[in-house]
Amino acid sequence: MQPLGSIYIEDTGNTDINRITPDRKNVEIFLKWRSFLLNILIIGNGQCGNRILDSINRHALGGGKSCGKLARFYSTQRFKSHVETLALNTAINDLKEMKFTKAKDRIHIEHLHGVGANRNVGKQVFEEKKEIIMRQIEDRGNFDMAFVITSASGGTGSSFTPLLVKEMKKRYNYPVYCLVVLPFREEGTLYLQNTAFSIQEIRQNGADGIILADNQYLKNIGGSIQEAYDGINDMIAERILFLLDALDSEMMMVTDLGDFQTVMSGGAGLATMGFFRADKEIPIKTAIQNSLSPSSLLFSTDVYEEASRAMIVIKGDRKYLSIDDISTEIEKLSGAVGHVFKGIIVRSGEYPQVLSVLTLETAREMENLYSVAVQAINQEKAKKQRVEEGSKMEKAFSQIEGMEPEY
Ligand SMILES: Nc1nc2c(ncn2[C@@H]2O[C@H](COP(=O)(O)OP(=O)(O)OP(=O)(O)O)[C@@H](O)[C@H]2O)c(=O)[nH]1
Repeated sequence: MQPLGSIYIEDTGNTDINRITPDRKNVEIFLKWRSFLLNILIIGNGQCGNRILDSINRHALGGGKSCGKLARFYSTQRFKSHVETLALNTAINDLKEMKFTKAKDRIHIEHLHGVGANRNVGKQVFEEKKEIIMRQIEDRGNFDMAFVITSASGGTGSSFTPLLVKEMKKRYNYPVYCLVVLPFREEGTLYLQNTAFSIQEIRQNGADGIILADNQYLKNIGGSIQEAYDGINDMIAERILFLLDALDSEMMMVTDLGDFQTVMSGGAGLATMGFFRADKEIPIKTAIQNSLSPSSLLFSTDVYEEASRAMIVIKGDRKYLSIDDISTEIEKLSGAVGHVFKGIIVRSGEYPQVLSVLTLETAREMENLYSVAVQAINQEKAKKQRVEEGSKMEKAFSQIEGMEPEY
């Protein structure tokens, strides 16, 4: 039960602020209730960010893959918290592609059809359109925290995100977390160099933490590239929604926004998430271990070696949640990691689900990526120099200057 003055609301896990019609009679209750809930802003930048945001909205509309395209018109979102979503893109077609995000939340920042992976152009567009963008955020009210989702490697999202973070941190005092998607390593030198610079800038510009999801690591999902993208996007959406649900739930053992902030402020400012949903009764110890295993994490890391702080949230029917077993497993993790926050949400009739949020002290895979990115930057530099010196071609062209064809 959630206290609301003298009123109590059953915490069934389906409580949905958006389903309450704030007519005159209910408006006071509505506002009071809302003041108890977290206010969360989720922004998706660029194509990758837009698609992940759309997946979050699809899940929030109750949808598996079969969730109808018209759901956004007649359904209300099942966010427990008060969540606002915002998609920003320079490419209008990417915004049109979104099926589950309302039109008012899809904002076209006009510039041709994208910035073609050029971060300098992206930064210039952001600076020119900064006030339009910030007004969109301003209009949505005040928040307890924000997530900004982007790929690290494209042009629009990777250049908008660091500047947006800087602006948000300057104007608001809530934490801003970025969820950053790393590219497939074979996507080319421009994407690699964009990744290296954008992550560095997001850190420098004051993000309160960067949650990493790595396409390269997750590509084993298989199928076509579109199926792989959809699978990765769903994995990310599932984890974000579970986290939001957990932060706004009545718990038997509590983890709250403060704990999340403490976890995210640990380590090197980088984090990742794991998730495991049991589809049958399995020991809770196994469910926790599975949430930390390579197949559940969004980024390649050995959590026992590289993690710095952790938060483990467990949800399920009381009969599956042996406190002794949970404590033994958490102690094993905290022995290696240091501090582990744990939260337990009791939901009758549900098999165990476990979310892990881990900040990283070191990240071998990021070190590897930066080495490859340095090679890519040098390769691009050498190519540019060759073109500049490549006055050979210029010389060849200049030989016919002032001449006319003779027939
Ligand atoms: N996981 C995932 N990655 C994606 C998706 N779409 C694109 N990417 C990755 O995102 C990177 C390209 O970034 P985009 O988000 O497409 O680029 P953008 O920010 O729109 O920038 P421009 O198109 O250059 O203006 C590549 O590494 C892609 O593999 C997606 O739906 N899911």
